[in-house]
Amino acid sequence: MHDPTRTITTLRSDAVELPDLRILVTPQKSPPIEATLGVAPLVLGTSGECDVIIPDSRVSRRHCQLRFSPRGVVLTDLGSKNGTFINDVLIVEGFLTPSAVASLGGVPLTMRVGGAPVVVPLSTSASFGEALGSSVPMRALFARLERAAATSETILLLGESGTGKEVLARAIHEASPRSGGPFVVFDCSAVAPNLIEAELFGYTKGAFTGAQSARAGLLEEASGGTLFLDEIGELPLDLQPKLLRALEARQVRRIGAAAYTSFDARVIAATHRDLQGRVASGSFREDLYYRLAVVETVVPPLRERKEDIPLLVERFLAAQVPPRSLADLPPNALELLRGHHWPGNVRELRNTVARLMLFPHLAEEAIVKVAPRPADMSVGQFAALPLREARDMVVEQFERTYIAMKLRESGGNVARAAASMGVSRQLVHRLMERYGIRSKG
Ligand SMILES: Nc1ncnc2c1ncn2[C@@H]1O[C@H](COP(=O)(O)OP(=O)(O)OP(=O)(O)O)[C@@H](O)[C@H]1O
Repeated sequence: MHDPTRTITTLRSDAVELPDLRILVTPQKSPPIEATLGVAPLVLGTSGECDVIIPDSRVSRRHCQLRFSPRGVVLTDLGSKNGTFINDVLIVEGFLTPSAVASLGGVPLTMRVGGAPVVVPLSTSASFGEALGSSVPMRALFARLERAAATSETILLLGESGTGKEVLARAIHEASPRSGGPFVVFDCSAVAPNLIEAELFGYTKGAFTGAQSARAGLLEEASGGTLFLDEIGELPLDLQPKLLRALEARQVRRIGAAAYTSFDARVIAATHRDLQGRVASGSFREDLYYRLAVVETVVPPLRERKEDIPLLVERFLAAQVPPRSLADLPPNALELLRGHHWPGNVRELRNTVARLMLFPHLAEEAIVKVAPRPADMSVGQFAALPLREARDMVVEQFERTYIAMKLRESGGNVARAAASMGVSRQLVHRLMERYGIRSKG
């Protein structure tokens, strides 16, 4: 018999048992909101990015977070304006029980334990391919992807930029029966919209000006292997039915061709966008969404799995030249790293670790404040970094300056700047977001 008041989780090496926990939030002027707490934490607030969106002016944008812990359900205030309370006591963090009433700045939140506990399988490993993660949400994700890898099903990876979607897509490919075939990456936001069709579907000789010889598209090129379609949310609306048709019939028609050609690629798609929101607003086709989301997984942001930080930092330190270890970090560095919000997720962590090694005396600046820029560094100074990190730093610096310059040239008009760079507007927006550049237009 399960105890309906029990909110603790039972962790085994290959599974976690979670109580079936329902949350009820009652805003003043809109209907009550119900949500289920699963293996990933729930962020509650008014912002559209929250897991539970509460339309009530007393609630902050990101008000609080609820998560399971082995000892019970933890409610954490996220720096809200009007405070988070458990039984009228203002809290920063506390355990919430089914008999307690929480309040989000005056909006009541209660919790109820439903039916039988839910068993979520966990990977017994803290890695999946190159992807590392010892936290429960990551091990649950690895278990799901390990199972999905064995099939040829389409997989949709959702998650913020830098959470590791591409690393995971590669890991799925490596763990699949297709690992001997090619792994082809296509970023739908990196190519001007009018060129995407030719890239994906190919063309015949003379199909358009400049098509001097026939070329297979990426769907054909990835045959026997995997095609990773990054930023699928940016796929132009007019190409969406074509991709759907190709995925369903397993055939493509090259631009200019009369006949269809068969292909055998597994597709993994990813986006940092709210794809269901795009379906609701009509900018993404529902039928394509369901075709892609046969297996849908959300890669949690790093701030929701800070227990992974030491493992990741250790890996990034070991990749330095010469290899470093946690002992080489400045004394308070791990603590500072754990305290950071990580809007750029694991990518930001990797780059921060590289900066820490270059500027160890500036730990605080490297992590919390604006990081030192390698603008005036000579190539020799980069010798302390592995190629990938050194290259990323230079590219980052270049992209920042280049985009700012292009936006200045276009008077802040993103569409015009994108056209002059030969990339999509979405890519420019994404890079502006990544580097915190604002358009004045
Ligand atoms: N779980 C992980 N383990 C180890 N390294 C990781 C992990 N997740 C991300 N990384 C590192 O962060 C970098 C960025 O990850 P990746 O490109 O896969 O993110 P993404 O979610 O595809 O980002 P974007 O949406 O911006 O394309 C990787 O090159 C890798 O070094």
